[in-house]
Amino acid sequence: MAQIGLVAHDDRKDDMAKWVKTHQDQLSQHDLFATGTTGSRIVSATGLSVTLLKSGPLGGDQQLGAMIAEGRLDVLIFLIDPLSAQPHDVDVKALTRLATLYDVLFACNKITADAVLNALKDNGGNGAHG
Ligand SMILES: O=C(CO)COP(=O)(O)O
Repeated sequence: MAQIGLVAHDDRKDDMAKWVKTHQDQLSQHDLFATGTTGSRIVSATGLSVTLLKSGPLGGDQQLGAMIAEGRLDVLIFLIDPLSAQPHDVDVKALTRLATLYDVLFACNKITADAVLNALKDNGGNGAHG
C-alpha cells in the first residue's frame, strides 16, 4: 500500500475526478490524501475514502510538502494548470521542489499519472517508501 497525494488546479479538477474514477479500483487499495477542494471533488465523484487537507491556497500544498519531507508520501499526482497564474505560486513551487528533492513518484499530467500507477502495480503496490 502506498500513500498517494492528489492535487489539481481548478482547470484540471474535472480531469482529476475522471482520472480517479477510471482508476478507482486500484486507487482504493492505497491511502489517499488530497488538498481540500480537489479531495471533495474526488469524494463526490467516486465515494473513495480520502484524507482531506486544507485547500491548496490556504496551506494544503504545504501540508503535502511536509508529508514528503517526513517520508510519509510515496506518490504525488499534481495536475497542474500551466496556463493560469496561481496566487499561491510559491507554495506550488515548494511542493514540486520537495517532490523532486525527495525522489517521490511524481506526475503532473494524466499520461504520466497513468505511468505512475503502472509502476506501482509493477512494484507490488508499494511506493518508494514501501
Ligand atoms: O491549489 C491547489 C494546488 O496548488 C489545489 O487546492 P484545492 O484542491 O484546494 O483547490
